[in-house]
Amino acid sequence: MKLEELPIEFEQARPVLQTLESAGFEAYFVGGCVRDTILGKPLHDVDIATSAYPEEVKRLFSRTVDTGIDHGTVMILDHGTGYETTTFRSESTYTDFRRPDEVTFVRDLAEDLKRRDFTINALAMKEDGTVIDLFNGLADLEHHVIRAVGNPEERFHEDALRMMRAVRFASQLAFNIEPETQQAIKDNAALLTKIAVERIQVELIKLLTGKAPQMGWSPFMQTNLATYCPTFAAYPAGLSRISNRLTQACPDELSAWTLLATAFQLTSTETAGFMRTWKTSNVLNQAVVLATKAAETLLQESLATTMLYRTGRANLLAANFVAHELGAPDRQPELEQAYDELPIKTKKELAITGRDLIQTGIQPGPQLGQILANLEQQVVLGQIANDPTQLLAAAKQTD
Ligand SMILES: Nc1ccn([C@@H]2O[C@H](COP(=O)(O)OP(=O)(O)OP(=O)(O)O)[C@@H](O)[C@H]2O)c(=O)n1
Ligand SMILES: [Mg+2]
Repeated sequence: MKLEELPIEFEQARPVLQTLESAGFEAYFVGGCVRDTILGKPLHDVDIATSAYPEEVKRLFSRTVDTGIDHGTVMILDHGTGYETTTFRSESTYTDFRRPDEVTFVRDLAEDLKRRDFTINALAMKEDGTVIDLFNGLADLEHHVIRAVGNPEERFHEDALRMMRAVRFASQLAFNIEPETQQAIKDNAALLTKIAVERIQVELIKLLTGKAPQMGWSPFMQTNLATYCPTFAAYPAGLSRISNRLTQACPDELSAWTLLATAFQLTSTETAGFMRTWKTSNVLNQAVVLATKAAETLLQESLATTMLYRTGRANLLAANFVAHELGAPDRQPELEQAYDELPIKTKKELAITGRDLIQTGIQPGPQLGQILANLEQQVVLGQIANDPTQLLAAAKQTD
C-alpha cells in the first residue's frame, strides 16, 4: 500500500527521514501516526524509527536533545517543532512486567516491529508513503480488530499496561478485540497490579472519553481488568451500573471521574479519598467532589440555587452528563440558564468585602465571616441586590 497524499505533519518531518536515508540508514514513520493517517484521523505526534544508532543520529543533525538516549530516543530540532527519533530496538527479557531488562539496538525494522503491542500499531511508513505491513495490521484496521502482534501472552508480559491499552483503543476506535488477544488479557489481568496507578489512569480516562465507551468497557469488565484496577473491586454494583447505563463518550476527564464516583455512590469524603488513590491532581479532585455531589442530587431531585452557585458551571455540566447517563432527564439548558442568571458567580463578585465591614465599625472575627456569608447567600438567592449601600445597611442591622 502506498499513501499518495500525506498529512502536512509528515511533509514537515520528511527532511529528517531524507537526511537519515541519504546517509545510508533506514528511517520510517511508525506507530500511532501511521494508524491514524490510514484511519483518516487527525495526528497528535509523529514518531520516527531508524536503523541509525543514537550517536549516528546526533552526528547527522546540528540540533538534537537526548530525550531518552538510554532507550535510543533523540529529539531532532533541525526541522519544524522537533521530532523524536528512536533507534530500532529488540528488547530481551522482562522480569517486572513493565520494562525490558535491557534494550538492544538493532539494524532490522522487523525486529523492532515484532515487539510492538498491536498489529494496527506495528505499521511503518516510508517518507514516500509506502506502508510496511509485516503483521497484517492493514487488514485488522480494515476489519476493526485489535490483535496483539505474535503471541499475546508475551506482549502482555513485556508490558502489562498493554492490556489497558487494548480496551482503550477498542473504545477510541470502536474496534473489537480479537478473541485470543482478549483471552490472554483475561488470563493475565492480575498483572495490572504491577503497573503504576498513574499509567493505568491515563488509559482508563481515554477509555471513558473514547467515542464508543461500551466497546472498551465491556471487555474491560469481561476480562476482569476492572477488578484489578485500584479500588474498583469494592464497587461491583457501581461497575454494573456503568455497564448497564453508559452509552455516550464522557466529554472530558472531569465527567469521566464524576461518572465513576457517582456510579459507585461515594460520599464527598469517599470521593476525595478515591481520587487520592488514583493520584489525580488536587484541582481535579475538588472539581470531582463538587460535580459528584451535584450529580447525586440531580438523580434524586432538582438543584437548589445555592448548590448551583457552589458547584460552578463546568462541574454542573459534568454532573448533568453523568446524572443523565445514569438515568436522570437531561437538564442541561435549564441548568445553564439558571446558572447564568445567578446574580453573582463567586464570592469575589460580592459588592463588599470584609474590609468594608471593618471600616463601618464591625469587629473582625468569626462573626464578621458569618455576616459576609449570610450576605453572599442572600445575594445568590436574589433576596438582596448586590449593591454596596444596601449590603452595608443590611450588615449593620444584623451586627
Ligand atoms: N506499551 C506500549 C506502548 C507503545 N507501544 C508502541 O509505541 C507506539 C507509540 O506509543 P504511544 O504514543 O503510547 O501510542 P500510540 O499508538 O501512538 O497511540 P496514541 O494515539 O494514544 O498516542 C505504539 O503505536 C506502539 O507501536 C507499544 O508497543 N507498547
Ligand atoms: Mg502516540
